[in-house]
Amino acid sequence: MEMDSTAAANYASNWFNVQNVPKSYVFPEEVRPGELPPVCHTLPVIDITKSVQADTVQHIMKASREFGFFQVINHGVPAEILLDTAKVLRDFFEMPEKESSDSGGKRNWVYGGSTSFTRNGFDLWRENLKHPCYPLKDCMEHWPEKPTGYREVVSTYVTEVNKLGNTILQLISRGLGLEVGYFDGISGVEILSANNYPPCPDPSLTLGVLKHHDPSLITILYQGNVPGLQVLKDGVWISVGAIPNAFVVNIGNQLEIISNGIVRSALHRAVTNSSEARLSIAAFINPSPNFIVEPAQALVTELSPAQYKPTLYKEFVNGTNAFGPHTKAMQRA
Ligand SMILES: O=C(O)CCC(=O)C(=O)O
Ligand SMILES: [Fe+2]
Repeated sequence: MEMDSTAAANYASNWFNVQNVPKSYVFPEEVRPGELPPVCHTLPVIDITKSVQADTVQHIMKASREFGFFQVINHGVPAEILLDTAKVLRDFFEMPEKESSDSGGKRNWVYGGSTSFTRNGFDLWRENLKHPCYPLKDCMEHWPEKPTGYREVVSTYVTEVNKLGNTILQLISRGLGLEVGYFDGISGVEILSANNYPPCPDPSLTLGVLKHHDPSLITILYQGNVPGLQVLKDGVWISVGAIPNAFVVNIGNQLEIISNGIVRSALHRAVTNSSEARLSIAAFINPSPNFIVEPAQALVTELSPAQYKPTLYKEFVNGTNAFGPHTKAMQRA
């Protein structure tokens, strides 16, 4: 794709436009990804149009127990909305003024450049944009004003992903033997977090996102056509394939707790590649701040006692390092 002259000039002066990986991005040997594994073909891909069928519930449950991850296709979110959202986010990351652009001092979004995520002296090969989404009408007025159309495009995306999230949570409720409406009114897309991973001269040395669990109920991730997500399965990092128009869904810590450990929240990370920029859009579907997260009563029996203590979600948020200070503020916690 041809870049216009502003984008080309911006690219040329960027931190990632280098021949060799600068020292601060080179992770120690035990953490760096090394040789990248081939795409894993056993990670389940679930056709969700058949969501009324009992075997869809069974597929989702099996994947959630074994991997903590699955992909969904035929999910009903129009491809056009995915492409428009990815485009407006790519355009955001290409704006020279992305760090300073705001909306009259009332902005509620945070841009993080590659050196904003330094851990133990190491920098991540990514940049990130995050903002709250709930309640949507109030939040979106304080989202980025530029690029043109950002708020309209992204709010449409969030509305669609919310619907999909409800469907998936209903299927999981059914699979767990909870009432179908168990999560109604207590969950929604709270935070949207978009990552841009520029091409990297040596992906074996760098990381886009360090290994972590998501502190959500579930996370719904769109990664377009470029792979880079890895999941730890039985002690081995496996690579999640990039299926055009699919979403990757993963179980977060809070759903693992509610399920009393039946479904699991898996460690995952993002790696880079040398040929093309990768954009990923994570929608964190979280419980509301005053929801007490604990194993569902129906899942606690004499044979399977509660494995987790009850915690007010906002206290969990305040007590964990999983959220940076900005994200904590966004959580309404
Ligand atoms: O970019 C990715 O594939 C992963 C991002 C992620 O794990 C997150 O934002 O929590
Ligand atoms: Fe994650």
